[in-house]
Order: sequence, then C-alpha cells, then structure tokens
Amino acid sequence: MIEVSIEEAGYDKNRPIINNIHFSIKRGEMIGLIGENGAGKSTTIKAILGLLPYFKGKTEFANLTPNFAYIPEQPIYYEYLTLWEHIELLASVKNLKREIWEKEATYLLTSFRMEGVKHHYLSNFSKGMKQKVMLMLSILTHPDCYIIDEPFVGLDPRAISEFLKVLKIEKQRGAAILICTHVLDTAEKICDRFLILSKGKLVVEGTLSYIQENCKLIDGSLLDCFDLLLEGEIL
Ligand SMILES: Nc1ncnc2c1ncn2[C@@H]1O[C@H](COP(=O)(O)OP(=O)(O)OP(=O)(O)O)[C@@H](O)[C@H]1O
Repeated sequence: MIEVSIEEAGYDKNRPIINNIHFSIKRGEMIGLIGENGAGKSTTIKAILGLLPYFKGKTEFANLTPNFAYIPEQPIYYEYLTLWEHIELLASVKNLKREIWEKEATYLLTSFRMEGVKHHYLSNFSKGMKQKVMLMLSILTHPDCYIIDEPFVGLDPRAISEFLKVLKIEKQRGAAILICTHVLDTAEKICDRFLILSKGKLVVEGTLSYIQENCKLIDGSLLDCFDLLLEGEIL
C-alpha cells in the first residue's frame, strides 16, 4: 500500500535529521512508530506527507492519487466554524453522500459523547475534544491510509476505547494505519509491527515477537525491549 524510502531528510539540507528509514505498510496493517523525544518520529511523518524542506528518497502509494488522513498531535481547525459545520465542510470538499455521512457523523458524535456540543465553536473545546473532532473527521472520509500522531495522550479512557473500536473496523476494511505514540502498552496490544527510531535512524523493525527475540527477552513487554534497545545493551 505504501512504500517509504527515506535516504535522508530534514528541515535544512545541511543538517539532515533522519536517514536510512525504509519500510512499507500493507493494507489492513497497523504499524507503531515509536522512539524517544526528538528521535525523529514527527519528522518521518512529515517526510511521508511531503512537508519537509529537504527530502531525499521517495514515498510510493499503491494508488496514484493517495487517499490518506493525517491526524496531527496538535489539532488544526477553523476558529469560527462549529463542530457540525466542520463536518459539513468536509463532506462537501470530499463529495461525501449526505445519506451516508449524516448517519455516520451522528453515530460518531454519540460514541465520542460530543452530540451535546455539535453546534459549538471548536475554539471553546478542550484539547481532547478537539482531538476527538480530528479523529471523527478523518474516520468520515474512510481513507486508504491513516497517519496518526500521538492519539492517546489527550483522550479520556472511553474515547480511547471508542477510537480503538473504530480503528479496528477501519483496519478490517483494509485501511493501512501508521500510529506514532509513546503509549507503549496500548501500542503493544493493537499494532501488528513496530518501527523503533533512535537519533533519526531505524533501530529495529518487526513484530513484537521478532523484537523480543532480537533483545533476547522472550516474554518482555514492548517497553522492556525498547529500554534495552535504547540503552545500547544490544546494539
Ligand atoms: N521545525 C523544525 N526545524 C528544525 N528542527 C526541527 C524542527 N522540528 C523538529 N526538529 C528537530 O528534529 C529532531 C527530531 O524531532 P521530531 O519532532 O521529529 O522528534 P519526535 O521523535 O517526533 O519527538 P517527540 O516524541 O518529542 O514528539 C529534533 O532534534 C528536533 O529538534
């Protein structure tokens, strides 16, 4: 579905931030992008999205016109549009069928417990509420691929569980999902494979059992393996 091949990339040609990062994401696969603060996760996402001033490499999508949703860590929205107006704007831009999106939007508003604020401006929402809106909007477009930057930090536990439920359905539909997160116990439960970045490089890529084997920690958690890998005991 997506082939990412980054030779080097960054914000300035003379100072590449990430290099030699090569991976693919298949249909129906969920990949966890993990690494310490400053490891280069957001920079990798920006490279995939074509948002970096300096990028040497290529990103290939199976479809010539990739249909993907990017959910940033910091919500982006229109100050003077209500939640429902955001949904209507998206539906109009994406040419969604009213009889379908209205039903789905109503379902999502109820499951994310946002029905009561659908006619309020986003500028009055908390960070978690704004994040919920970003998630709902992306889900409504049913993209081929989701790129999600830290979804678990601002959301309350019920919203996380609703979000995971919907993601599971989207994954079964065939969506490819890249999630960047520090919440390793959740990532461990939901992701099929992991990319561990450190200092702008891909340290290890694989399933949890591959990483456990690599670390000689057969029953170790993702966090145990992550700690060990980054302590340099293995590398
Ligand atoms: N806009 C920018 N201009 C220049 N350097 C940047 C910019 N954004 C990030 N960097 C640098 O790139 C490196 C990687 O940052 P990045 O934001 O990709 O890390 P991250 O893994 O997403 O970290 P975190 O977990 O803290 O979000 C850091 O050294 C950072 O200082």
